[in-house]
Amino acid sequence: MLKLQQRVQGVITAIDAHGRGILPYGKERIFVPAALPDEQVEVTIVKMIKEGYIGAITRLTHPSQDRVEPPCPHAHSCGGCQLMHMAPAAQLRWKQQRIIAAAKKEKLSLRIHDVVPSPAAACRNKVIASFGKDRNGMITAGLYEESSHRIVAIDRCLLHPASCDAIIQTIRTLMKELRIEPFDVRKRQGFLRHVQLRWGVRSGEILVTLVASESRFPARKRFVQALLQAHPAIRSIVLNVNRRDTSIVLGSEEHILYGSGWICDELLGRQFHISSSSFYQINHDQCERLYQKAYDLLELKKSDRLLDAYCGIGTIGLCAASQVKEVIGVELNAQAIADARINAKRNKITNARFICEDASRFLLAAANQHQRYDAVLLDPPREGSTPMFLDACARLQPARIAYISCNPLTQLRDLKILAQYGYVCDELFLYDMFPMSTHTESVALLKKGGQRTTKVRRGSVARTQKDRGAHEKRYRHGK
Ligand SMILES: C[S@@+](CC[C@H](N)C(=O)[O-])C[C@H]1O[C@@H](n2cnc3c(N)ncnc32)[C@H](O)[C@@H]1O
Repeated sequence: MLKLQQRVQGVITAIDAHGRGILPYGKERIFVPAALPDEQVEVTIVKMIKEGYIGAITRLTHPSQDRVEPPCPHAHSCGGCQLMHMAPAAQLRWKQQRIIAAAKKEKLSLRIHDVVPSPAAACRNKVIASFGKDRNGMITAGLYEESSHRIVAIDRCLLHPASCDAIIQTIRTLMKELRIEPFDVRKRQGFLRHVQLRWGVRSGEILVTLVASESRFPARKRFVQALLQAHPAIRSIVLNVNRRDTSIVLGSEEHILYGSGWICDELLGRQFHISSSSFYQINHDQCERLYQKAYDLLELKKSDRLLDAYCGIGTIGLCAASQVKEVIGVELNAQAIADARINAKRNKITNARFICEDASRFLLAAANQHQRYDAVLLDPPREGSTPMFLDACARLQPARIAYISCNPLTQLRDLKILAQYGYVCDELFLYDMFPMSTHTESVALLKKGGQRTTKVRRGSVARTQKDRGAHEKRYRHGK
């Protein structure tokens, strides 16, 4: 057993899912932030965790050829860019290798293509900053350190344009002038928890969402006036109230302080109306490439009825609407569905319908009613889809399914289930949507063609509400 402050030497063998180097020590494992495979290091044990230990590099005897000087001074403290010390080409190779290894583990025989690099490094169109106070009582703005409530003060983040940082710094100054207290998570006191900024890459419009612990905002008028004066590109300011004791950023109550409560942006030649709580892909230019790849794979036809499952504000379906007969979008977030309906009108698209419902329930009902879909495009959240969705999707028998994912590991799990229903997938295409982080976006095409590889009983999923809940829960926890 290792002790705190003990020094250990060795060679890093791999990188884990959080981007930390793994240093084996007997039967134990030491996780070393900012260490790369094959590097010879000396580390000091700084923390004990469930899976082993955290070690901090005290000496780097043999640096990797892939090591680079991170362009950001906060790279090792803020936790947002786990791979910034790795050369961009090596990041892409690592992402691909990780997914190849996961596919092997799932015993899936797939061609996993090289990762398509992001067109730009400063690519994010959404920023979330948190506020706190330093030891001297000065207000700080930045990101939470990984797995902690400590704020790493950041005045410039290289992942988004400098104009976003300038807005955050103005807010910090205004807080001091107008005596607006940052929210203290431990004491559960104070007003401002976070600020979310969204900017339209094509439109240049900015939406500021102030996430506060209560709706009473005495300095509101002066704050709004001063912020708008300093940053005329701000199109709207929203007050979001989050009273919960949670790490989830946004609450469900919103008040518009200025403007319309949304911004507009252009994607693949269509105009999109985006509210503060609706999902919108974070890397605009890479998103266009990803969507285009999904459409190319699906080979859409004028006679197709297309299901856009987990549709958000309708971007995927609406950009494909002119190529098909009809688009049906389904999504759980009511605000996103409201945006999707507005987006259809805004783009004069009359062959698209949007339904606010859980995608799995919607599909189960569609399968029970023997509805017809020629193509399904699903883009679920990180946890992936559900057995109920996949079972119902197979019963609907679409000729083609395109599966977009921000977590290829859960996607591979779902591809394996779909293979059991006879849906064959030969290739996985990877896109670097989040450079410098450990995350990858992917898209796969599945076609009806194979034999069912296991016996799947129709209706074996979702017998009763209770069974269904238990089944979905087990599945989500990988059991
Ligand atoms: C990765 S986003 C994709 C959104 C959209 N396809 C896009 O590209 O902008 C996943 C979406 O799934 C929605 N979602 C999460 N759980 C859901 C569920 N059970 N049923 C339907 N939609 C859900 C989220 O609100 C989010 O909009």
